[in-house]
Amino acid sequence: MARIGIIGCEGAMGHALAAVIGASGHELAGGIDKGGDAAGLADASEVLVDFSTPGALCINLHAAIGAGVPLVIGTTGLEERHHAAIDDAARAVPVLQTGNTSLGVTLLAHLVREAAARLGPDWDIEILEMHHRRKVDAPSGTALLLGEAAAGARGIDLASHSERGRDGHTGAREEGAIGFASLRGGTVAGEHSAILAGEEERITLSHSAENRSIFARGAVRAAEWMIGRDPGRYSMDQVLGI
Ligand SMILES: NC(=O)C1=CN([C@@H]2O[C@H](COP(=O)(O)OP(=O)(O)OC[C@H]3O[C@@H](n4cnc5c(N)ncnc54)[C@H](OP(=O)(O)O)[C@@H]3O)[C@@H](O)[C@H]2O)C=CC1
Ligand SMILES: O=C(O)C1=N[C@H](C(=O)O)C[C@H](O)C1
Repeated sequence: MARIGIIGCEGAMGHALAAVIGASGHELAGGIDKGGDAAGLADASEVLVDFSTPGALCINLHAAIGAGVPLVIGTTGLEERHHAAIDDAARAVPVLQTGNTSLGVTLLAHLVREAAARLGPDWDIEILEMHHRRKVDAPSGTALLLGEAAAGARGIDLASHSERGRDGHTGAREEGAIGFASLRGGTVAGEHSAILAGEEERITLSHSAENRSIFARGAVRAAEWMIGRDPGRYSMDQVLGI
């Protein structure tokens, strides 16, 4: 049984997480939202899980380090500076950051990597995502995770090969680019497709989240797995053993 603290506890993911913690026999150590005492929550927890906002990241990392507890970060919309802060913190405590905690997307990233590696750069890669109307970041963390998988397989840097937010007279597509498109509306929990488009044929690798419990279950699995680990930066691949 793990004592799990939730950062972003009154949010959609916070509620989904609390339900899974309750159903899985773990203990809810407590939860905070904006203005909450992250250090106090960390002291009361064996592991912290963060589904909140990028602006809270540094406080959360400090709290985890202060209490010497692992931190699972599901928050998306992170920038380079956030990743640098995570790398620093991972020297002191175990940290896992992922744009998607589900088993399905973790496996999908492997399939995208495999397809991108086997098909040459004349196969264009586009990543399409759709989420609920409340989502504030784009492209989604998952879309970026899939983009990183494709870029890694092709030995290219994602940031300098991304085509995002096309509008107007964009010119033709750059060879080797990875394109992103984001749709927002309704209550969609998460739809992602990686489309590999070649000459007269096309492969689409897709994942559909039917509800948030898949993310919550993955996050709880990660939280359990992180307790007792050495400091370092960990991935969902390691948690799930895939
Ligand atoms: N990695 C994954 O698998 C998944 C990641 N996500 C990501 O998780 C994040 C949260 O998503 P969701 O639950 O839908 O969003 P919500 O907006 O529903 O919830 C966010 C919560 O975070 C709280 N919050 C805001 N600022 C702070 C702060 N400074 N410190 C602590 N808590 C704070 C909010 O509280 P208040 O209302 O008081 O501001 C709110 O309760 C997003 O980045 C989303 O993309 C979502 C699903 C899966
Ligand atoms: O905000 C969400 O809801 C989700 N966010 C994550 C993302 O940005 O990819 C994961 C999931 O798709 C739901």
